[in-house]
Amino acid sequence: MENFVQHGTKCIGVAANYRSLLKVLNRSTPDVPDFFMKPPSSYITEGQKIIIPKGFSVNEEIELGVVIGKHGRKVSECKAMDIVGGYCLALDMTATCRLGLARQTGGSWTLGKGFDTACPVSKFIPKSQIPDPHNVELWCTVNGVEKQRGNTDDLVFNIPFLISYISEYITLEPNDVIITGSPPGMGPVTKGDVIAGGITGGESMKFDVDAE
Ligand SMILES: O=C([O-])CC(=O)C(=O)O
Ligand SMILES: [Mg+2]
Repeated sequence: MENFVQHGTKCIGVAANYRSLLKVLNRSTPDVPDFFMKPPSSYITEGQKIIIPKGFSVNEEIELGVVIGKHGRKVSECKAMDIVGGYCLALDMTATCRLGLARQTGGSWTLGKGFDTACPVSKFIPKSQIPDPHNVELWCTVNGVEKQRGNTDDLVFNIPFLISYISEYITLEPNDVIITGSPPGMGPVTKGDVIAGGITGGESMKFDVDAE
């Protein structure tokens, strides 16, 4: 799991999973979570640049990633934390131009969420460093200016629920990552920007933005 990116496994994202974000979007709380997938080819690690595809508009979203440690199929909520191997920070880079279109037409989120470099991640965070994953404060700055701050105590669907729900339908495998959703404040980034994100008092990461 320390090398989860190199293993090239799937990344499953949860859409609109912060109560504070739903409030900003003026949306009611959903009954079930909504997911999308990012391909393994979208991962980058520190030292690599986020590259905005030609003509795309892209937002940053800071999220807590859950790195799966054990095979899981139809995992109950009470056993869900047993298959968690650790955590990471992730930027769910989102091509708003494509996502807006997908929402209008009912089309797929694949390009909006899955273009190359759309999933910058931190190094692996051992499970022991986050004893309570539902009380983790996340922050994100762009060029040193704070854009996002949120706490995972604000998640609509918590980690055991997400693992149980996803694994009912999709087998979870070691090194898979579930990115748990973004707090509000995300906005467009452009070439030359520097995005930093972290956990208050813990791990942090930094990525330069470039464009095609
Ligand atoms: O980009 C979106 O619309 C949904 C999403 O990933 C999030 O809320 O984290
Ligand atoms: Mg997201």
